[in-house]
Amino acid sequence: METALEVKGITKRYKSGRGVRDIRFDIAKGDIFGLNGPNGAGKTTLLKIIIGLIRPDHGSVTIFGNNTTDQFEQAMKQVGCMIETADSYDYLSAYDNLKLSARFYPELPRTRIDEVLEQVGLAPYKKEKVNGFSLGMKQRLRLASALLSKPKLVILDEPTNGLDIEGIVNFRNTIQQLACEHGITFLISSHMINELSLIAGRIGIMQNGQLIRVGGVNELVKPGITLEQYIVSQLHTSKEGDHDDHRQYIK
Ligand SMILES: Nc1ncnc2c1ncn2[C@@H]1O[C@H](COP(=O)(O)OP(=O)(O)OP(=O)(O)O)[C@@H](O)[C@H]1O
Repeated sequence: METALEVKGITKRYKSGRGVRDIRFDIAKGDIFGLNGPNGAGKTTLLKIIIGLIRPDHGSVTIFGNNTTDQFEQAMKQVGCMIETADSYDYLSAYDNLKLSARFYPELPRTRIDEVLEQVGLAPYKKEKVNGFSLGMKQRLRLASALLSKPKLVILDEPTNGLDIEGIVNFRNTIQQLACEHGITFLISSHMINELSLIAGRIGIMQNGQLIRVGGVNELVKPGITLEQYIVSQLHTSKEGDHDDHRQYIK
């Protein structure tokens, strides 16, 4: 099975002493990988390192065989991302917002904008101004923008934050469809573990800058306890001693 993303020994220490430490995991092509952990665990830092917004102190990131240190452009050609709220232009239509994003990819055919609008379910609203959009629709528009360049790996940071139930379900269905029908690999960070477990094949749990568990959803959930209960118990176990001693990787 082809590897979409390989993260090896990534460490980044901010001046505050916080950051991430010795993170390693990989994602197979076509998988949906969920990254979970409490506030401040280091999820956003890790995602920013993967897409080259933050330079790590140590370690390497390889995307479809391209190392982001030596082959940054090649690696990034495969990636689409939604990290931090990049606001859309409210007074423009969904279509015109995407036309602006498409300027970064001069080789894309014009038809690509309609394709991504279709993929995220915004085609019927393409001429409507974004200021009338719900938060869920704005998130879909951001996803459409991330999909423009036909990425093979899509990285989403807290994509369902602030969405209502319907927005969450719609967003989840869209991701699943994109993974199934287009073979897109996803790395999704979210606080909402139950939400992640419905969509992800594998999950990584971060705490205090470390990846304390990685495993398939079915491996992590034990009989009689929910994934939520399992994670809370792991966070407690991991807090009790030196994280290096307690870290386990479930293959
Ligand atoms: N630029 C920075 N300088 C110093 N410390 C930082 C910086 N960015 C993040 N941190 C700290 O690093 C730690 C990890 O932050 P990060 O934003 O990666 O966590 P997170 O898991 O994404 O949290 P959240 O779920 O709240 O978004 C936190 O303690 C945070 O305060």
